[in-house]
Amino acid sequence: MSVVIGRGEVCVVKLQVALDVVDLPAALRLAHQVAEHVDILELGTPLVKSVGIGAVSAIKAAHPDKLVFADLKTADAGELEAAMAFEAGADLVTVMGAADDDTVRGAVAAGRKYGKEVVADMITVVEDRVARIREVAKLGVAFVEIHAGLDEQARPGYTIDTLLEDGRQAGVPFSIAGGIKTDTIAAVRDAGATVAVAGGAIYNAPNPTTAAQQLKKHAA
Ligand SMILES: O=C(CO)[C@H](O)[C@H](O)COP(=O)(O)O
Repeated sequence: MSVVIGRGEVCVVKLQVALDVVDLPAALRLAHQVAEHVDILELGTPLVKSVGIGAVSAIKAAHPDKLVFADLKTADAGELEAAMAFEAGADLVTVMGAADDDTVRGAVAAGRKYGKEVVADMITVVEDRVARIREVAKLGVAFVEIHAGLDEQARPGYTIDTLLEDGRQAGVPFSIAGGIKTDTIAAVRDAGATVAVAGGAIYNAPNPTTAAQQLKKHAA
C-alpha cells in the first residue's frame, strides 16, 4: 500500500481517527466501529505505552486495507523507535518536531528502509513554530502534524484557529490535531490540511460510527 500522502496531489482531507484508549480490546472495538468512515487508524500514544508495540500489529492485522499510524511521539533514538513501529506494521510513525534534527533524520532513515513515512508532531511549544515546521519539512518527513495536545485544549479560551493559521503560513504539507469536531473540520480542510485527526470527537461520542461518518461528511 502506498503511504505517500504528504507529497502527492491531495484534494480531499483524509480523516484520521486517534484510538486514544488504553487497552487492545477497546482499540480493536473502536477501530471496527469506525474503519469504514476513516482513512487512517492511529494508535494513540497512551495505547502504545499501555499495550506495547504489538498493538500496532494487531490493528494492522485486523485492518490491512487501512493506513496504520503509530503515534510514538519519539523524542530520541529516532531510527530505532521508528523501525520498531514499521517492523510491527505501521505505515506512518510520529517523531517530535522539537527533537534533535538527527532524531528526525534517524526516523526518516528507518522510513526509507521500510518504504514507510514519518510525520513530525509539532505539539511542543517552540519559539517560532512556523519556522521549525519549515526546517523539519526539509529533513524528509512526509508531513507535519500541527497539534494542540489534550492539556493545551483543556485551557480556557482554546481554539483551533492558531493551528490553522500556522498551517496556512507554513507552506508545507500538514495535518491538524487538536480537538477537531464536526463544526471545525471544514475549516481544517479549507486551510489546506492533508489530514484531519480526530480523537475525542469520535471516542467520546455516544455512537462512534455515526460520529466518524459525520466528520467525514463535514470534511467533504
Ligand atoms: O495525540 C493526541 C494527544 O496528544 C491526540 O490523539 C490528538 O490530539 C487527537 O485527539 P483529539 O481530537 O481528542 O485532540
